[in-house]
Amino acid sequence: MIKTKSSDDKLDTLLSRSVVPIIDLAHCGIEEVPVKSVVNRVGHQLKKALSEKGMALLVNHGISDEKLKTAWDHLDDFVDLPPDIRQHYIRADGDKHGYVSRGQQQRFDGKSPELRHAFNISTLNAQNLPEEPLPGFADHISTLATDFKALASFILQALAVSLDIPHTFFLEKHSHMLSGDHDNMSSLRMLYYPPIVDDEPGQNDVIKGRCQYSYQRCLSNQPDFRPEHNPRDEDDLNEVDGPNGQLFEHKLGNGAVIQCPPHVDYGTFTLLSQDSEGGLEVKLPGSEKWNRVGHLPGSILVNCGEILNIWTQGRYPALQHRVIIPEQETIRARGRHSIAFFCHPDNITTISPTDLPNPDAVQDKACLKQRKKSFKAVKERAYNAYQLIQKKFRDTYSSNNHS
Ligand SMILES: O=C(O)CCC(=O)C(=O)O
Ligand SMILES: [Fe+2]
Repeated sequence: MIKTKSSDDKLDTLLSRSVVPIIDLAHCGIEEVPVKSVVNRVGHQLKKALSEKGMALLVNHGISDEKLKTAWDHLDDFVDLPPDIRQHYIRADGDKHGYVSRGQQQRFDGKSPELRHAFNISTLNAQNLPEEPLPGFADHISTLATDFKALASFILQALAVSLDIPHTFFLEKHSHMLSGDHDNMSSLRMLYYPPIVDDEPGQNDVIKGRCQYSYQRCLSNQPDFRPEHNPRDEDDLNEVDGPNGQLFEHKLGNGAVIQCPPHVDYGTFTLLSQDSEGGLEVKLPGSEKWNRVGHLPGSILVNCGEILNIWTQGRYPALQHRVIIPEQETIRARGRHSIAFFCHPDNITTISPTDLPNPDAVQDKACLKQRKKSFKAVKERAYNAYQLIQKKFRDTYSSNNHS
């Protein structure tokens, strides 16, 4: 695991290039009772990071890099199973738990099919995990989900510190994480984005139904905070029809492909680990420019979701993000892996911007006016967490708007 207080100048220079603030959890992120002084320190660091950038990179969080990579190996093995076996684990309609195959559902733009494979865990008591064809899968993924739940609990406590409210405020509102979608919509999602290969110039198909990528995965252990290679002009964005008009991608003028369209996450926050391919890009609050997050081996990104944005009346803005597959063929020919833990409040929790004291707004009248306006809709009708996410799905998938 990487040390942030390194005397290594080269490493320090690399880390200083990160657009994302880096926060050291001192190895107690998944402890049942984390050291209070660490929670307090992280809370204060989160306050600055989340209010200014909407995100932070967590290091020394307690989930080993090896554990994350092993989960990706399991996912590789799963996607490599014959389709008729994978079929047994497909997510049921109206359920969050289970496998979502490529093309099975719509992307966040509400009009194009998913290009990635996803395996969602929304309960720690899952019966339907592919243990039989893949011994070790269920055990590993359940342990990993438990770790992510513990890390989310740590962040929930630090968040309370950051907002100067009782430590248990958020914990109590998230007490059913991973007990199943009927109680809480939190989930661990393992993601695999298959390689993209241009068969013929001009033709931009997504191919490779089979996975032949495990050994092609880039396993670089070097931090990588290169700025993006080419300025990406959004005017160049166009849509390209795939074979039979079925799959299509969004392609940028420079040849890079948008694998996961721009969106904000719906919940309280998301914990995200991506492999060394990078690919994640974010818009910092108040900016229209896409920034490459880059890669810090072993780190986990925390980014604010819509519910935290509502709760904090915009003090912790939900982060706009997307996934880009770069134009370089050598990178595009490899698959990309990520793991996201979506932290949601319990379904019956009413989400109201008036739940939290908002000292800044009281002092700043202009700001208060603006916030009142933007949160008027939510105030007029207090939704619970379940209703909010359903409303979000409806808005996204009926109007074809990006979230
Ligand atoms: O794969 C990633 O890195 C990000 C995925 C994501 O943003 C999402 O599924 O909401
Ligand atoms: Fe996301």
